[in-house]
Amino acid sequence: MTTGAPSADSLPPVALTMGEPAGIGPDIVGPAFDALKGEVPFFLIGDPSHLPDGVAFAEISAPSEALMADHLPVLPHGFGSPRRPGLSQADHAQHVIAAIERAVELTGSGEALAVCTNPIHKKALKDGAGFAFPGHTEFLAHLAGGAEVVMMLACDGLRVVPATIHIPIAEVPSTLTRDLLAQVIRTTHAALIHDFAKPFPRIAVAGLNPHAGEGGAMGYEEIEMITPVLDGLRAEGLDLIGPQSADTMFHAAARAGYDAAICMYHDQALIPIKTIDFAGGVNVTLGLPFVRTSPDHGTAFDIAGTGKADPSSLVAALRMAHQMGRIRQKRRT
Ligand SMILES: NC(=O)C1=CN([C@@H]2O[C@H](COP(=O)(O)OP(=O)(O)OC[C@H]3O[C@@H](n4cnc5c(N)ncnc54)[C@H](O)[C@@H]3O)[C@@H](O)[C@H]2O)C=CC1
Ligand SMILES: NCC(=O)COP(=O)(O)O
Repeated sequence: MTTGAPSADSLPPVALTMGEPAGIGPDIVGPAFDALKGEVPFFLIGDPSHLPDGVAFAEISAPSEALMADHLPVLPHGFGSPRRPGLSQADHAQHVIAAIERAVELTGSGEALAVCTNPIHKKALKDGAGFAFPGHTEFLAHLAGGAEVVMMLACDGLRVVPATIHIPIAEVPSTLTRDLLAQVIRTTHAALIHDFAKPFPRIAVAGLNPHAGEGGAMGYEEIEMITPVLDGLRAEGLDLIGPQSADTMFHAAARAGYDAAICMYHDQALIPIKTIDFAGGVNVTLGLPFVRTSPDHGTAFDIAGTGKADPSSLVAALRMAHQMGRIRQKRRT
């Protein structure tokens, strides 16, 4: 353990999970520490032996030690066997899950400010440990006692929210209910006010069908489900636009007209943001009792261990976790 400059404020550090060791998580954590040193204190929960050669790290025994670290602080969690980039190992799955649980515990105890997660490989966790969740989002909701959570992806100038997430496209229409859509919009509205400092949020809502159904000529979900929900929420005072045609709501002028876009399914939301800013996008879970962010990308097995992975999205995710954590702490005091 070496000592360095203390952090700019007295907030606890952010807890960062290693994610899937066979992915690019271990490759990007060292560069992220170098980019954020002195700005965003954080520590990694994972197996130090999985870090690439040349990454300077310091093992810590408590999160508070991360505030003074000169090198990447690691709260060790042994995985029992080496990392094989690009090849997930069944016996690692339980440790990937345990690291996430540990990060959440540390926010509960106040030792960590927020959780930032490196990408997991969903199928590897399902096969290796019977992981019963589609992703972090639903797992974290479970750890938080069944919180009603929402996935948001955010970059400079665009925030998108998929109302349905990791389900087959054929199941989208039946999964989209009035209750679900109203909950997603309400949760997003509250988060824009409290976590993103938008006191009067304006939210755009996409249709499900081409041309938002074109008055029933191309589908009825807009008339039968989406519009009644929006009308009900407008009566409560929410500022909502839509249902809009999804194909015309993401160009620059349209994006300038709202604070967040609610989309009906995963790709409707994620394609625009990953196209506009794949390097800078951040995945943030709304509705949890703690802050959780993540880079927008996945495990990228094809480049794991090659040194080609770009750490920018992780840097942005850590920065956002710290900012949101600070806002929440301020609200509490
Ligand atoms: N938060 C999480 O845990 C997430 C996990 N995933 C999981 O990741 C796995 C792979 O998903 P894919 O759809 O293939 O997406 P992916 O983001 O892992 O990869 C897509 C393409 O982008 C490239 N890429 C990704 N991140 C990069 C970076 N930082 N620098 C340079 N190039 C990068 C990859 O090399 C690949 O060519 C899946 O199991 C998926 O479920 C995907 C998204 C988020
Ligand atoms: N496509 C986004 C993604 O897979 C992130 O999921 P999660 O692990 O944050 O729930």
